[in-house]
Amino acid sequence: MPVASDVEEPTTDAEAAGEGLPINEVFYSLQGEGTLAGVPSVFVRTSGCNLRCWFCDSYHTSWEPTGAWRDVDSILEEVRSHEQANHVVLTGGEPLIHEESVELLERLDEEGYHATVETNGTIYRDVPIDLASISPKLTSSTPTPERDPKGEGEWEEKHEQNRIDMDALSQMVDAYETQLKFVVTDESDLPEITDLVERVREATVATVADDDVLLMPEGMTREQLDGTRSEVAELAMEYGYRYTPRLHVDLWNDAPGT
Ligand SMILES: C[S@@+](CC[C@H](N)C(=O)[O-])C[C@H]1O[C@@H](n2cnc3c(N)ncnc32)[C@H](O)[C@@H]1O
Ligand SMILES: Nc1nc2[nH]cc(C(=O)O)c2c(=O)[nH]1
Ligand code: SF4
Ligand SMILES: [Mg+2]
Repeated sequence: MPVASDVEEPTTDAEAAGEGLPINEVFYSLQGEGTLAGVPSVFVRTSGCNLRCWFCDSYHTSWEPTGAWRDVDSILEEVRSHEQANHVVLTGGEPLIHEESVELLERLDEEGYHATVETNGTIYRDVPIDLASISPKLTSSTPTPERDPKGEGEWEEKHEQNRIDMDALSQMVDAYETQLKFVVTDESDLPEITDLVERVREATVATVADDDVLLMPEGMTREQLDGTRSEVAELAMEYGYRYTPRLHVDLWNDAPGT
């Protein structure tokens, strides 16, 4: 395994040659979120993100991006080594900031894998994706000075400006089978969700059904979810949207590689 490095600094031959992806981790688990929850899947987590949600549960891909540059062949080899799995989840960080994610997704498609991409919906790329698991970011995700896990709100403005790109979002919804998976902190998020869903419906030809809209409780640990999941479940019933658990957190809490 190559030595972990900051993804901003070229350190390996693969990166110097403009090849490969900064990989934070590859692991085998059950899909914990969304319509495929419970499905055995290999997770490929890229490092680096164009946003900075204060609650990001993958701190070492966003606030402190770390990883090792790996070429697509070596990633595929590790994916194949989990012989039971025919589902792959490409996540991050934001996987679609990386050009080489296209190559990885094309190769996965050629090999017959079902590929889910976990994305914040701000970048559209024309690639083979079986399920676009889009998690558009709400106002409540913005790292204000009081909520910034690292500094004093240096990312607030940039995050706020970039968190929604209606063109990218609607292109993605029109191109792929989609779920819109919102992280809900409390009931004050709901008017913004209904408004955004309506705007997506107006901007697309695809049908976005209420059960393509998923409410996911905010929380990286069981303890934090204890404070959000019941309220979010009630909100899903009230609004007619779908609730998604965070099955991996329920099963393994915040253990690494799950
Ligand atoms: C770490 S993100 C990576 C993919 C992409 N950047 C995104 O945000 O969709 C993976 C998923 O975890 C969700 N997530 C991150 N932190 C969370 C938290 N504290 N509670 C609930 N969901 C969270 C994101 O909204 C997203 O659906
Ligand atoms: N088990 C498990 N399921 C997940 N679904 C989406 C995840 C992600 O971080 O994108 C994730 C994750 O980190 N673990
Ligand atoms: S967009 Fe995703 S990876 Fe980026 S900071 Fe937000 S939750 Fe983390
Ligand atoms: Mg996760």
